[in-house]
Amino acid sequence: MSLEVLKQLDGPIVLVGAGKMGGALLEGWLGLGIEPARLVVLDPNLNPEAAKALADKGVSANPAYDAIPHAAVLILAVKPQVAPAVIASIRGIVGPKSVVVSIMAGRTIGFMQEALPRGAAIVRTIPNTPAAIGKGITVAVANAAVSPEARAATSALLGTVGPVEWVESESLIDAATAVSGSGPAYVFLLAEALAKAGAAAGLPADLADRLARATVSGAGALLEQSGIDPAILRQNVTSPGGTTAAALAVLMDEAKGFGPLLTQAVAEATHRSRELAG
Ligand SMILES: NC(=O)C1=CN([C@@H]2O[C@H](COP(=O)(O)OP(=O)(O)OC[C@H]3O[C@@H](n4cnc5c(N)ncnc54)[C@H](OP(=O)(O)O)[C@@H]3O)[C@@H](O)[C@H]2O)C=CC1
Ligand SMILES: O=C(O)[C@@H]1CCC=N1
Repeated sequence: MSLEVLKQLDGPIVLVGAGKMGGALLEGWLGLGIEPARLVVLDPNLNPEAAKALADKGVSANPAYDAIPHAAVLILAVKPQVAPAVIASIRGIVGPKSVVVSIMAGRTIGFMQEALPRGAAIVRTIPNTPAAIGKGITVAVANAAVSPEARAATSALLGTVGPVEWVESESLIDAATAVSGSGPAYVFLLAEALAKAGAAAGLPADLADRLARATVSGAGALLEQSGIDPAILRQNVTSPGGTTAAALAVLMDEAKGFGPLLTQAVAEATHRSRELAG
């Protein structure tokens, strides 16, 4: 269904910035059936091999700006700090029917309305890197200029790499950035820390790495596939008076455990997202 919507778009899908997040979206799109010929990638950092690999697939990589027709969808995937200069350079690709989809942390719809042509349709989103394997999740908010068709195109494009959660209030995006945008890093840190803790408990380091990796990915897959509440899945591991209960007494400490630590971390990330508004 979503690929059908994308086939009917009038104009290219232009990705501005193919770094870690833009690259993850691109990987997901190409892996999940978006026609390469619909895609234009703009990124001065693309090395010649990457540009050639994209060209071999049929993606237009770094064409001259004035050769690019008005985008159907233009995705802004550059760092928030360079947004003013980058938006100034791509204004000519934004036409009356384009929808501009920002994935930049912090940068507000108000900022983008000032920088883009008057009346531009803008969607502010926050995706995450599991999009590279079609397991992302995106939170999105639209400005008043976004038509139902533009919203459908955005949903279709981002929906190829995971669910899209539309919200009405832009202020929710900062907290969503802190939870799902940055969240994969917290999970990877858990894998790193678990491996180090295993080595400290006497396991050979390479075995500890394999155990931690398989445990984090296996638990994630179980959470996804079972649909069971995470608290129940946790209880299913926890035998009364057993080893897990001994560990959870530390991790669930009301003052120093995961709960207060993550609450503090998410609050700090939310605050930083607001600062990045500029
Ligand atoms: N990484 C993540 O998990 C997530 C990131 N985001 C957001 O995505 C955006 C990109 O982040 P991330 O991918 O991590 O950062 P990266 O630095 O990896 O990617 C940004 C890319 O944009 C390139 N770039 C710089 N200037 C231009 C330009 N004028 N035109 C086109 N491309 C340009 C950069 O090149 P160069 O390196 O040469 O500057 C780089 O390749 C940020 O705004 C971030 O907040 C959102 C959700 C998750
Ligand atoms: O760290 C960042 O600022 C970006 C936004 C969410 C994930 N990475």
